[in-house]
Parts: sequence; C-alpha cells; structure tokens
Amino acid sequence: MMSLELGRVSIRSFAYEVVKCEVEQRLIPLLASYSGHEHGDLLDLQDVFRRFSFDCICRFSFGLDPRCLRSSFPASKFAVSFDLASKLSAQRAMTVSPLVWKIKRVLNIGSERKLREAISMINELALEVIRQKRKRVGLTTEKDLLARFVGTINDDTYLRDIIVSFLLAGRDTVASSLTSFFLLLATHPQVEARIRDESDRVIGPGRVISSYEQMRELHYLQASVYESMRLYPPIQFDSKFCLEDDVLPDGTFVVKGTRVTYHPYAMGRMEKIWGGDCLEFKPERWLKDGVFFPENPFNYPVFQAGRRVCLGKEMALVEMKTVALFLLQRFDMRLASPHQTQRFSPGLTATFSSGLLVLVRERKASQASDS
Ligand code: HEM
Repeated sequence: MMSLELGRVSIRSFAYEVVKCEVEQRLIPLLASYSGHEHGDLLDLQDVFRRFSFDCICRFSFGLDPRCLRSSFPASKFAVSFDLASKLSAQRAMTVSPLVWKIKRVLNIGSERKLREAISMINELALEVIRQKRKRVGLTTEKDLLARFVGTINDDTYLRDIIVSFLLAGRDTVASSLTSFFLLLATHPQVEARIRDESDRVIGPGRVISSYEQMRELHYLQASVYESMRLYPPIQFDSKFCLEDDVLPDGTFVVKGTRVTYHPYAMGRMEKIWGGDCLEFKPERWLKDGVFFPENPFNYPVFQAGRRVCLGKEMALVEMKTVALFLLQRFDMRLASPHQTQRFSPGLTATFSSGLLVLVRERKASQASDS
C-alpha cells in the first residue's frame, strides 16, 4: 500500500513542493546570512543538512513543521528525542554482548531508561499529531502521507509506527548523502561546473527549476548524485538474519539464523564491479550518449534491492537534486580545511565526525547567469 502511494506522481510532486519551499524560505536565507564573511563564520553544512532533512521529512510525512532550520537554530523537542533514540539504538547494535543492554532494559536503568523516555516522547508527539489530523479529515486538502492514510487506517498505533519509521528512514540518510555530495563537489570543481552548465541549458541561465518534471531532463545531475552515493553510501552496511536455511545466488549455503551483512561502501569501491578507476568520482560512468543509465541495483545496493528496496528513494533523489540546483546557482562553497581527511563517527548512518565546515560566498548575479 505504502509503495503504491509513494509511486504516485502526485506524492513526488508534493515532495518537490515541500523541499523547494524549505530551500527557498529557509536554506537559502540561512546560507546568505553566512556569506560574505571572507574569514568569518564557518558553517557546518552537515548540521544544516540534518536540520533541513528533518524539517522536510516531518512536513512530508506528518504535515508537521519542527522548524529546525530557522537561523536561530532552535532545538526541537521532537528532533532532540529522535537524535537520542537513534544514537542509543546504534550503541545497542555495537555492544559486544546484547546481554548488557537487555539487563539494563529489564532494570530500566542507564542508557535503556533514556532510550525508553526518548521513545515515549516521540510516540506521544506522534499520536497527538495523528489525533489532530483525524479532527481535520475532510475539512482540508492536506497532501502529506498521514493525511493520505488517516481515512483508510483506523489503528493509531500502527499509523504512528509507519510514520515514525519514515522519519527515521528519511532524515539522516538524506543529510548524509547531501553532506558527502557537497564534499565531493567542493573537491571536484569540474563536476560542479558541468552541473551548472546542464542546468543553464535545460532550465535557462539564471532561472530556477519550476517543476518536478523538469528534473527528469537533468541527466548529468542524476549521474553525479548516484556517483556520489557510490563512494559515500549513507547506509554503509546493513544486516539481515536468515529465517530458514538458504542458498545465496553464488551457491553459498547459509544456515538458518545466520546474520548476513552486505556492504555498499565496500561494494562501491570494488574494481571487480566498477573497474580500475573505482576510487575516482566520475559521474560520466553513469551516462550512455549523455543519458543516465542505472547500474544493476544488486551491484549498487545503496537503496537496497529487490522487494525491500527503499520506499523513499524518489523523495531522496528529489531532495538532493533540488538542493544541488538551488545552492549551486546561488552560492560558491569552499571547504574550511581542504586537506583534512574525513573520518566517520560510529552509527547507523554515515556521519563525518567533525562535520563539514565550509565558507559560503554568494555568487554575483552575472556569475549566476553566465556560469
Ligand atoms: C539517500 C537517502 C536514502 C538512502 C540511501 C536510503 C536507503 C535505504 C535502505 C538501504 C533501506 C533498506 C533498509 C533495510 O531493509 O535494512 C531503506 C529502507 C527504507 N527507506 Fe530509505 N533511504 C533513503 C531515504 C529515504 C527517505 C527520504 C525515505 C522516506 C521518504 C525513506 C524511506 C524508507 C522506508 C520506509 C524503508 C523501509 C522499506 C521496507 O522495509 O520495506 N528512505 N532505505
């Protein structure tokens, strides 16, 4: 049901409207307020994109606006509880023995107590949003996911779990993909220039994209986004547990109960799949005669593959491409420490441990239209 709904053009257009509004009304003004400080304020783009993606996914899923991206950088209760719950869950997954957290959970102490409190805060807020939404059924023309489902799903707890899983799935992943994309653009100015050229050719010099449909013609941009996630997949590895004895396509026998892990980060850097230049950032590898050509998803499992493929893939691509188009047209960004090696923090989603500090400069009107 959810995949059918997300496959509709109307929901993709709605995703585009949400993202465009957040970009124009919050992201651009925020970056503009940081531009012009030649040696001045550095902006942590990773933090900005986390706030941005939380606002977007909440508006898309619930029709709720946590306003995390206002320039005062307010801390939303919802976002703080989300952060805490994600961090504590990741820590659980990394403990040597699950026995430790299981005992803490039974005794309701330490990290398990904090996790329980954070989850109940999220659940309360989510249920309140659902109750409010039910009151408005038939009275408004809201287009978010929740509004599409309140009429057909009567079980509030089930509805809450669907929506919360969307927030979880669609926040840090998008923030991570945007952060590494802008890192790669900052270190590959020739790719940045080609994205601007393509945008000028398809959309028009100095003009901003006006519809979701226009985006389909931007093949080089699509290739750049895919290429960036090949090198920096937001979910670097993922595990599944085998329910029954099984045999993998290469003939490997897997006994029931085995944990099987696939590793998109390693796969994205394998010569066997991508050739000798696998470590280079080369969007061209995704183009045939200038047209984007997708790789077999089993070789590129960034959104997973098969029946449990990511349901928000299109929304994620819309978000990334919209942000790229608007920001590249308006700003130049330089890394504060161009030679710094980025290290990842431990966690469920790839995050740079020192953020991504940049200097922002607004492009002159002439540059923006002649690029
Ligand atoms: C670049 C951004 C994203 C990446 C790389 C990504 C990747 C993935 C991956 C690898 C999975 C499979 C996880 C598993 O089964 O263990 C997944 C599942 C999922 N994703 Fe995404 N995702 C992204 C953005 C989004 C967004 C924006 C949304 C929501 C609008 C979303 C919604 C979902 C949902 C609902 C599932 C669960 C599907 C199921 O269990 O059948 N994702 N995603």
